[in-house]
Amino acid sequence: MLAIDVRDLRKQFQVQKNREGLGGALKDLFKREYNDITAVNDITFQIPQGEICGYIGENGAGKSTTIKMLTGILVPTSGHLQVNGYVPYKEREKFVREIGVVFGQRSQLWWDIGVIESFQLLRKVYRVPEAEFRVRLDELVERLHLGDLLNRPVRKLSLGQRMRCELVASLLHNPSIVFLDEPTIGLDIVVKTEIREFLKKINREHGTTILLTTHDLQDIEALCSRVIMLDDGRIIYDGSLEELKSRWRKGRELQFQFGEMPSHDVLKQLTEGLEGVHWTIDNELTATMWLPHEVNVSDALARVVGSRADIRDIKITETNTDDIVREIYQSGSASTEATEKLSQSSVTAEAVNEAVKVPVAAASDREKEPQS
Ligand SMILES: Nc1ncnc2c1ncn2[C@@H]1O[C@H](COP(=O)(O)OP(=O)(O)OP(=O)(O)O)[C@@H](O)[C@H]1O
Repeated sequence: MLAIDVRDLRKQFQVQKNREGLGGALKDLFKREYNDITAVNDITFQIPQGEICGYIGENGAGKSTTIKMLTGILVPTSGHLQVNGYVPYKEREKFVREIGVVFGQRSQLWWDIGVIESFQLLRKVYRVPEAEFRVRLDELVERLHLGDLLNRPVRKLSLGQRMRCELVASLLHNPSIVFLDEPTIGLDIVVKTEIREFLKKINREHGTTILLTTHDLQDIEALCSRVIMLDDGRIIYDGSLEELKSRWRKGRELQFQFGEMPSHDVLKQLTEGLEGVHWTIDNELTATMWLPHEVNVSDALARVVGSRADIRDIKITETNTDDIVREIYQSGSASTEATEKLSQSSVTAEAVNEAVKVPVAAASDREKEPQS
């Protein structure tokens, strides 16, 4: 059975138009006019059990709306949707016991009571037997180092501490699917890394399926075997991040700083036979080799290092994922190649040598099933 099965899923919102001025306001009172906004526009994707999938897109692309439909908070306008075999908005009671949700910008914990009391309340909501709850809680508390925090009220926790508690809250009932909507937003790199490692382990050990929305592409690089990219409510890419990068990047640059500069002709001779490689002289001591992706960096590098040229420093300029993704967002399509964007990473010469609660929290968003 698929963890998530989405076909031609659409969500439209009706937004009231506000006419200008007092006259407009009076007209609005008697005759309201609406605009239709298509937040999710006939998307189709399937996620098998145990996969970690990144769901990315610019602000307003439709990510949260999709997650809200997948978790049963919003009712789709049209299309087919099944999560763990359930239609989320129809079979909420049973369904929510199998999913965990973290909305990075919204808490599912009770603000004024101790963390452990929130967990106990969730245990009752999810109907987890006490003994099972204890075992699971102990494991999660140890992994996320929450021991000292359990008796503190949530409002007294830092963002990083609260986010670790949110993760525990979403996993207390051992859900088979977890939806994470920007779980690392605003966190420092230490907490981000800790959360990424934790999610990897949970996925590996329990086979938990994870759908993750984030603006931090390092979350995607660290965790996701697959990425779905959304633009204006439509899927513009569905595949691996590696494939996306290799499809969009064109080449790399190796910048050499020499103690004594070889001539342009000597440099050209060094890389003779490596197709597509060419040199530019940057200044009296620096030259840059450009090489297409088909050429192996170590082959090209070995030619120069092996020449006994007096190399003082080397910089490898790699295609940067953020640049690639930004460019795709700007063009609105992942199917055409972009102009190569590069950002620099420096390498020294030496180195070269070497929830049920969620619907409660989001009650204001929840929709009623449409009446037929
Ligand atoms: N309840 C709503 N009523 C009307 N329009 C909405 C509603 N919720 C979302 N939208 C609109 O739907 C579109 C998609 O919004 P959504 O929140 O899903 O985007 P997102 O990709 O999650 O963005 P972000 O990265 O900023 O969180 C936006 O144009 C937004 O204004």
